[in-house]
Amino acid sequence: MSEADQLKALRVRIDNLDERILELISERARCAEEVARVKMAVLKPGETPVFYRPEREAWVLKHIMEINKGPLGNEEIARLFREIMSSCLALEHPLRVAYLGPEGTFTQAAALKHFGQAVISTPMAAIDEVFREVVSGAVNFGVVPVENSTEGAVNHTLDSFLEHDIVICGEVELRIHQHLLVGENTATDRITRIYSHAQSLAQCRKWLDAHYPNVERVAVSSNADAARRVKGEWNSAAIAGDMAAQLYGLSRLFEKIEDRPDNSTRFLIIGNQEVPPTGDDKTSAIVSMRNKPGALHELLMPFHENAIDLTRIETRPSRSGKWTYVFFIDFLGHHQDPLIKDVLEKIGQEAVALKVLGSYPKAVL
Ligand SMILES: C=C(O[C@@H]1C=C(C(=O)O)C=C[C@H]1O)C(=O)O
Repeated sequence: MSEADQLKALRVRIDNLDERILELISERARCAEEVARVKMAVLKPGETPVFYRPEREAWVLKHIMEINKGPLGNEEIARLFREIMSSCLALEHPLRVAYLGPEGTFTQAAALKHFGQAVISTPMAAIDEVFREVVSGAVNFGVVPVENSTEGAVNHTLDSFLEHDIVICGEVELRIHQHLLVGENTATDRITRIYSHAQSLAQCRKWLDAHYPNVERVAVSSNADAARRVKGEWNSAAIAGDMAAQLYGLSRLFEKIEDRPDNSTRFLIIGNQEVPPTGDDKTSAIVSMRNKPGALHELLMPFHENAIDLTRIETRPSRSGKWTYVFFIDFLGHHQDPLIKDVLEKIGQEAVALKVLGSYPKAVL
């Protein structure tokens, strides 16, 4: 068979497969509509339906990854299913999600990675505003950064948990690639100023010291804001990610300039809805201990004794007394698991205050 005939035959096969895929996706979407009807039918007066089920979505993605035989990799296949679910959920009820904006930030990328493209996403100017939108019920969920593997905690986010009553419903991790971006009119050999968010400047500190030691580094409110500024200036560049580059039509003068190749940021999904256990969960809590010797030891012991994996501990000023602190802790398990319940009870006896911020499925993607 000639090359042309082979390609023709293969394309006919692909067309047939696409038609079958379309049929199956449509059938799946009709099932999701049916699920919505069932959820509505069992509502008692005054109850609001829960359309979005993160624990179920986590299971679907994990299951697909477990049975995937290739040739597409697990991440690739999960991304496709992520989008199918996102569209199915939007048929039931479109989700409204607020994120730390403006458009083009890594937080927006994290929101889309977690919820898929079919959500209605709204940028907010500050982390605190994301919290307030969720508390007021103006949106279903919020997405905020909480820690970066190079630069550590995002303190604004931790402090916001002290001020708002909110539930953590999920987490999402994003590999952060920073690029040096320039516009069409940038004189690339005469750059005198580089804009970026302080976190991003810090993530590229060594690279900047080596390549642009004498150039002014200007910290602005977001990477997207940095990219926007470069549009109007011939002598400046921005450090930002792909989304900001696309949004403002900038090109990459240098790619992946972050100092650490594994540079990642973890984001939290905040909402008003408790998430049931999946068997592979994480819990976040705030604990404030008495100001006495051995207080931290008392907090850590129950985890050690029960072999519970404490994945993170962060200290912040308590804001209710000088030199008093609260601990933000993350650990594996769900607060409804009997073992975790016991541990929390033990800690509660020693602590001045203990608040579980939420238990949620470990990031799948
Ligand atoms: C279909 C459901 O509703 C939503 C859509 C899902 C899907 O498309 O698979 C999964 C969970 C929910 O977020 C459900 O609850 O099963």
